[in-house]
Amino acid sequence: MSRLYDISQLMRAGMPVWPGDTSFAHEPTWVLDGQCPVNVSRLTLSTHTGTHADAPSHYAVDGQAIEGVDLAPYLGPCVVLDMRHAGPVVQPDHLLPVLPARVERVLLRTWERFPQDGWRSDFTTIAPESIDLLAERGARLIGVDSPSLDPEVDSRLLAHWRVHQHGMAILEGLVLDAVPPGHYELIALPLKLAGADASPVRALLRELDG
Ligand SMILES: Nc1ccccc1C(=O)C[C@H](N)C(=O)O
Ligand SMILES: [Zn+2]
Ligand SMILES: [Zn+2]
Repeated sequence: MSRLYDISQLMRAGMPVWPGDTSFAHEPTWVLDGQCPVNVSRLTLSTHTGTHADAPSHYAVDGQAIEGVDLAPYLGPCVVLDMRHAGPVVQPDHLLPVLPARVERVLLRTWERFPQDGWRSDFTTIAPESIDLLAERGARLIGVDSPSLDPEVDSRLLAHWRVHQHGMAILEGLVLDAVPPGHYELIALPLKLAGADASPVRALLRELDG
């Protein structure tokens, strides 16, 4: 059987979230004991918790919510590229030497080590021109190991809008530390949440045969 890489964050109390956004909580509602036959619990979380897919409605007033997005981009052939040398912004010049002529899905690794223990504002972002380049090569999805394509302090969301223009999908907060650059099958479906602007995903990469 081909190897599976789990590229999802562990969802747990205290996990890093966007500054000001809802902290993750998981509390018991019923506890299995002599009186009660089951454990049941309640989740409190932001739609952008951990490894997640953005819906267009996250940033576009008339954008589609997550339950309506095409699922095809979240499943299928994918290339993982090492962008650890890119500095603050991934520019086309960083991609050109390693980007295949045709791609369907592109995941970019930027962290040396994914920051599990706390929020980092100094994450690497993606230039809108880099989104154009990926779209020209055929990409239907871009995935990053940072919490956003755009800088934390920039409200223009230029890279998000460029993705939207090209009809691409977005994954954020991937954990790519253990994944060698190369070709894989991506599996990372959003939940069917009515009206939601994003959804957590369980993101996997499957090694290709041969
Ligand atoms: N959770 C948030 C709370 C407030 C403001 C932004 C966010 C984001 O997550 C934005 C980010 N642009 C994201 O790419 O999805
Ligand atoms: Zn998001
Ligand atoms: Zn986003």
